[in-house]
Amino acid sequence: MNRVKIVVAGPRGNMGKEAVKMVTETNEFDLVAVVDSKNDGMNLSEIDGFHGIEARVYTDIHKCFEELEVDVLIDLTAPAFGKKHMEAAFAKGVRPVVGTTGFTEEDIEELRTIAEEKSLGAIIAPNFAIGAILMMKFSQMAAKYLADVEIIERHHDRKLDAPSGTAVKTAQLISEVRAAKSQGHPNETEELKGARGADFEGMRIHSVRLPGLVAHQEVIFGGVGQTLTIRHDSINRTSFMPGVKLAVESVLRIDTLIYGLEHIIE
Ligand SMILES: NC(=O)C1=CN([C@@H]2O[C@H](COP(=O)(O)OP(=O)(O)OC[C@H]3O[C@@H](n4cnc5c(N)ncnc54)[C@H](OP(=O)(O)O)[C@@H]3O)[C@@H](O)[C@H]2O)C=CC1
Ligand SMILES: O=C(O)C1=N[C@H](C(=O)O)C[C@H](O)C1
Repeated sequence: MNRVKIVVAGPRGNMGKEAVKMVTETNEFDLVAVVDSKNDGMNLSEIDGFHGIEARVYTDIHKCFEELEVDVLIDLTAPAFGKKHMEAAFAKGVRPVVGTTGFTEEDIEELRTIAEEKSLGAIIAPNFAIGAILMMKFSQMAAKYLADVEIIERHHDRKLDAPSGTAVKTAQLISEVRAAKSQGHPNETEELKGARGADFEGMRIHSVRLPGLVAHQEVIFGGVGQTLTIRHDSINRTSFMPGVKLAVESVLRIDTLIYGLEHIIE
């Protein structure tokens, strides 16, 4: 089998650094370039923390795909860029594996249409950690029996988007089995705006941002005389890398867009 030619976008970020390491440590993968917000034209090996890792740095993703032969883009950048980077990849026949969060349902549908028109695989995974996928699946299972549910997600304070992509995906999976339902007292009021969190079909989502945190989520169900809490913690970013690797291998074998790693793991 030919080695998979990979570009990582966002290499200096928390996730990008781990992805560069995973790609360079995987025998079947070749890191052919990185797309960064700065350092155009440099070699990655010249940048702190990447000593000995040879890859050209581009700031223009279009130029990168113009000049190089690329199989897969791993995008770990910021909500404002994920969609643009996917469109740039599709335009050049590159298959995107995207961990960047902040996509709307409309974005995903638009991107799925492009992927299918071009018969290109694409994966958007709001969370690559196997434990987080299980947390979401178990939550969906529990919601069949306990329809009152609130999500509390906790992240580091450098995170740009709220709620997290994982919290949104969890709410979407739950809504597949739970009829929309307004929770709490019918006459409740918020004395401070936002006190009851974001409203997803009546489910409440609360976002905590603090230094010291990595990525954590609790899904709390309430029933008569009981509660059930399903919790996942990513203690560091290595937790996401087996999922990124699996997504790169899988994206080569599909010709549509898959949203959520649960569709690959099953
Ligand atoms: N799916 C999953 O399992 C996970 C997803 N995420 C998501 O991944 C994304 C990145 O997270 P994280 O690594 O913590 O964030 P960081 O802020 O640590 O890293 C983002 C990196 O992307 C760079 N960047 C920003 N814009 C561009 C651009 N246009 N082209 C190239 N590089 C760019 C930033 O550079 P600069 O600082 O110079 O702007 C930075 O180095 C977020 O959307 C986050 O929600 C995070 C963890 C797990
Ligand atoms: O920004 C992060 O850190 C994370 N982002 C993803 C999300 O928005 O769900 C995945 C994980 O929670 C870490």
